[in-house]
Amino acid sequence: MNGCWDGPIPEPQVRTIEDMRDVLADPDCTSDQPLYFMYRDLARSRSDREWLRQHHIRYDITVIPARVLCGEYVKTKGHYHPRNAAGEYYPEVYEVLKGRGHYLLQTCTADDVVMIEASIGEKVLIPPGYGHVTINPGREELVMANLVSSDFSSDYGPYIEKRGAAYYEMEGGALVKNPRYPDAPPVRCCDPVEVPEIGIRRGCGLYDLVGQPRLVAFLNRPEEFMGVMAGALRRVPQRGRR
Ligand SMILES: O=P(O)(O)OC[C@H]1O[C@H](O)[C@H](O)[C@@H](O)[C@@H]1O
Repeated sequence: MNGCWDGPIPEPQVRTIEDMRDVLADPDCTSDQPLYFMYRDLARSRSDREWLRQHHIRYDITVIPARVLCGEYVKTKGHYHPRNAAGEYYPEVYEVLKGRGHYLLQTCTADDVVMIEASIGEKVLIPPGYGHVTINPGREELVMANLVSSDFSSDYGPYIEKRGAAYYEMEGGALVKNPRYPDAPPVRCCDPVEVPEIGIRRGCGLYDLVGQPRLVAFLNRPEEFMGVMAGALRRVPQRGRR
């Protein structure tokens, strides 16, 4: 968290290898170290907390130390979001605060599997209907923030049933297909894209959206922003690419 957050720091929720066993490439892997730390529901001030509460939004930071677990890069457990009252799936947005992350997204039928690499300052939109896993493929700790609706609980069931996402990322970067998804297509690589209409742009941190109801409305009313979010999963030609 050092240098990534200057507000009050609550006790984190911690994921251990026991919490993750069901989704690992090697479910027999052992580790006595915590795998990642989730600092949920952060606010810099009392008034920010009240604003976030009133707008049904959570700002979290997750810290994922670099680790390789029996050949597989350390990652989050993976989950889907449910639909809201209007029938649209809740989206989410991430920002890399330190290190480098691989965001592995997939539809619930896994007929589209997308990998987005993001570095410090870049943001990744998880569009409605995509489940997601974050992988730390580096040698450095990954610290990322997210903004998400506080009105739902994540659904881990499909990832647990299929023992993880459609692909496992192994040390060195090889993507190994999970045999429980025989029909999944090859991974499609996309870039972090800017979506200024919903505050996703360079130079604007996610926390800067606190106090800007228009820019965060998509988190609870995604049905009004489907057109805006439609271009989020694509390859950016030429210069924007690393
Ligand atoms: O819930 P997991 O799959 O373990 O993933 C970890 C992250 O997921 C969500 O996006 C939460 O909003 C974060 O607070 C959490 O750190």
